[in-house]
Amino acid sequence: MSKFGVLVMGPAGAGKSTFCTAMIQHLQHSKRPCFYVNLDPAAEDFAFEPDIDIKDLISLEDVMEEMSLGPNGGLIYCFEFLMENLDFLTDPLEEVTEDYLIIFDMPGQIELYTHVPILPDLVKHLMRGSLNINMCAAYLLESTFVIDRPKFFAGTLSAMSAMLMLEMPHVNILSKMDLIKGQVAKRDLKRFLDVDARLADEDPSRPVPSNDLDVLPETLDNTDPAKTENVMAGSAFYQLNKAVARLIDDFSLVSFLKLDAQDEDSVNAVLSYIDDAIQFHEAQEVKEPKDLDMDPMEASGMDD
Ligand SMILES: Nc1nc2c(ncn2[C@@H]2O[C@H](COP(=O)(O)OP(=O)(O)OP(=O)(O)O)[C@@H](O)[C@H]2O)c(=O)[nH]1
Ligand SMILES: [Mg+2]
Repeated sequence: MSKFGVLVMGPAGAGKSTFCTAMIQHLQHSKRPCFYVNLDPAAEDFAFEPDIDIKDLISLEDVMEEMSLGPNGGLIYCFEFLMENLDFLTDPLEEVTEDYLIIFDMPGQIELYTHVPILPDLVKHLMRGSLNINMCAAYLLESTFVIDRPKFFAGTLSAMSAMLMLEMPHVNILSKMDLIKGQVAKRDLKRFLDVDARLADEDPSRPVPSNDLDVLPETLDNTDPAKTENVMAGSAFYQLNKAVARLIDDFSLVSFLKLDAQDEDSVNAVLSYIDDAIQFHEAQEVKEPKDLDMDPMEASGMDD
């Protein structure tokens, strides 16, 4: 028997938990069961009570206090502890049947998705171990990033890094679309959804610097806001963004879906992509006639 799940990831405040809540609401309206797993050891308020909450195993607050760690080091410690106590996840998930969508709500610390190998190990355990969950990653990036193109390309690079690291079906999502409504022309938005590297050359908010040598790296002085700002507008920064955009273009891997979590149609559209990526409906269709113990002609309504 297969199980089905989605790992909701992305930077801090990208709208992950809001998207999880919107998905749960939509699944309930569609009479589909779901199983909500909170893996953020710092999360406090939930619109829906999680079926599994990592805080019942370990809380970030306790770790920070007892181990004298900061929030990022504390989070890594919590995940290492989870990896040593995987039964905490495995035992309840064993009971989940294939008609459920298992929703994993992840924390926003970006290091978890880039260079620490914990998440690939966790994903392997969920997908390839006895649980055998068909999983898809949903990586959220806030849509307001499209207003600031270097920020957009940096965010896209982080999504790509997660895609390459996790080696699982992946859906990238521009969240909070309501916030940029009317601010970006439809034609321009299309070029962000199917990432077009030429956007880095045509940034209206940052004119192309005339002198290639106008800002050298040694001028970077984090203590002086004026100088930092200068670097962010200079030719070195421009060239860096172009190189990042080219890298993203070369991979031809990254495209985004639009999401407005307040709009159920939008949530439904994103969920359809997730269902396709994990082949959820195929498994349900195969199951139905057998499980209903019905004559196939009767089940298809062709017996009269
Ligand atoms: N306007 C708008 N605001 C949103 C949307 N989704 C989330 N937000 C807001 O963005 C903020 C962060 O949302 P969360 O869902 O907590 O984000 P998160 O990614 O889970 O945050 P962390 O778990 O702290 O990393 C909250 O104030 C939400 O109300 C959206 O679609 N539109
Ligand atoms: Mg959250």
